[in-house]
Amino acid sequence: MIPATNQRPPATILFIFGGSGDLNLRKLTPALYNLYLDNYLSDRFSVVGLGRSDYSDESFRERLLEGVQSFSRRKNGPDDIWASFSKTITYLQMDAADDGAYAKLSEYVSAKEEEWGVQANIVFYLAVAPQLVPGIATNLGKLPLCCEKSRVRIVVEKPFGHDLKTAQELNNLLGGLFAEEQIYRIDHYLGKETVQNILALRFANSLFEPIWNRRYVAYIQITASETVGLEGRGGYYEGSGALRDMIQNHLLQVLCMVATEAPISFEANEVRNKTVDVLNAIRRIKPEQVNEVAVRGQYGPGQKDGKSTPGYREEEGVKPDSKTETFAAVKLFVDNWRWEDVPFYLRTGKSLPEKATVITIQFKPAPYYAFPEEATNGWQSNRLTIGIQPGMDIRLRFQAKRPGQTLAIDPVEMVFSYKDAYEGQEPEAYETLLLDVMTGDATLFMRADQVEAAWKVVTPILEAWEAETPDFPNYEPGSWGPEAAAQLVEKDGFSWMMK
Ligand SMILES: NC(=O)C1=CN([C@@H]2O[C@H](COP(=O)(O)OP(=O)(O)OC[C@H]3O[C@@H](n4cnc5c(N)ncnc54)[C@H](OP(=O)(O)O)[C@@H]3O)[C@@H](O)[C@H]2O)C=CC1
Ligand SMILES: O=C1O[C@H](COP(=O)(O)O)[C@@H](O)[C@H](O)[C@H]1O
Repeated sequence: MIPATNQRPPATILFIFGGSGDLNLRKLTPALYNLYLDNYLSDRFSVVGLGRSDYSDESFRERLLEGVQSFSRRKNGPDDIWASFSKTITYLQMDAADDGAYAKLSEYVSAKEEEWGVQANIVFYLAVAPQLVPGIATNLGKLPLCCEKSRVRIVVEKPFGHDLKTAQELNNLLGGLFAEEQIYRIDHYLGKETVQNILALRFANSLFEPIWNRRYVAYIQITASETVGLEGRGGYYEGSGALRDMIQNHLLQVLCMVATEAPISFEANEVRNKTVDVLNAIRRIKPEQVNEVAVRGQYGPGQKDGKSTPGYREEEGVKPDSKTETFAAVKLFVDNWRWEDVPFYLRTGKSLPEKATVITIQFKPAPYYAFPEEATNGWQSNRLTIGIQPGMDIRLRFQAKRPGQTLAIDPVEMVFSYKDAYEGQEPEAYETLLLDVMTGDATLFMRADQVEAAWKVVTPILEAWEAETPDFPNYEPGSWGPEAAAQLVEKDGFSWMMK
């Protein structure tokens, strides 16, 4: 988390494997640039992008400047700021499969430390496809400097493994090479301001917690919908799908924030202990229940914004008979005293009508209603909606009497909007998380057991889906997914909520 005071990290060398890739272009360099603008980086900071592509330092910086101009929340900082920031960036051409090349990293560290006259913290950021992670980690683990636990960290991007087995194997491998406190398993949803604010809303107020349980809550929904299709990421997504790409990590972590018991401190392991308890309490889905509680979909060809748009199977890097789901919805229960029998509905998908991530906490109806039935607008009146993005807000919906001589009761809303309440822009998730890595705060990162517990939740669904051939494609681009997704909540008497 961003420190309360402008506490800057010590001298740092950040190596980004996948420096020439999309994540660095869109997210990592823009985040570092914003940290630099806000004076959060050390005066002794150096970032080294690695990849097989052929760049000079200069051409690499030019490419990253394009990324900043397209994707940074602040695109137009003064030119001299970019000029001074970009001096921290270098490029090292290297094939990660070349075991002999890793000595160059130690040489770079020694040279920098000599130039600076101080010892630096070293961060290895693995922004590469999951299959490259074991090889890179093994080679890094052999570098003598990686034994220096207090100053060397490794960041591993999601998805962490492909399933429970490969995640366990990766955890074992990393555990043999690094101490747990050196390993940062990143899930960028935990770096989002609005996700972090769930803990503040719940545990810095006395107002909500007394009603945040099965006695008052009817159901909880978490939707992360995207309008985009694949955007050239077919090679990665085809081997992943919506359940692995979004639900196993981002949405389950959001669920943990909503459902967790109060931590007694914000020390990293205390928060992680509490959230892993939630994952472990999620009711195991039996194979024969999968079709009742999980829905998958894949968009076909169609019209979006008045234009023809290809179906998933026509996208680059996708098999013509692909079984990969681009939409997933699940119904889960958290078996504990607080949440027994409260359904948690999670859904996510590509090519949906809106880009939005929203949490809905629907409260039960008032126990007795003295008002005439015709005076009111239904029972779903008390609802708390937490807008994660793009609308960053919290909406409390309650019943009010409409002014006038007839008795009419309608739902109204009290709205807290970040935009109205705070001046300036909020930091992007990767700004927060990169700063946390540099300052050594692992609170917002996954521990080995959390990742494995999250895989256990989705494993029965993955296995059942693997064993069956779905009837794909089954939803129109620009729609809210397959019909079965609506039925998942409607059969319980509810409907999907976005506001
Ligand atoms: N893109 C995004 O918005 C997000 C991505 N992520 C995660 O980040 C990771 C990277 O994704 P993304 O950046 O999109 O992928 P890209 O395909 O754009 O980038 C892959 C990178 O890996 C490098 N690479 C591949 N093979 C080698 C090799 N043998 N040696 C050295 N470098 C190699 C490529 O460099 P080169 O070709 O030059 O060798 C390239 O820089 C994935 O795990 C993804 O899930 C997570 C959240 C969002
Ligand atoms: O990790 C991922 O997240 C993005 C969505 O992130 P958001 O911050 O824009 O909500 C998703 O598009 C991508 O498929 C997935 O890999």
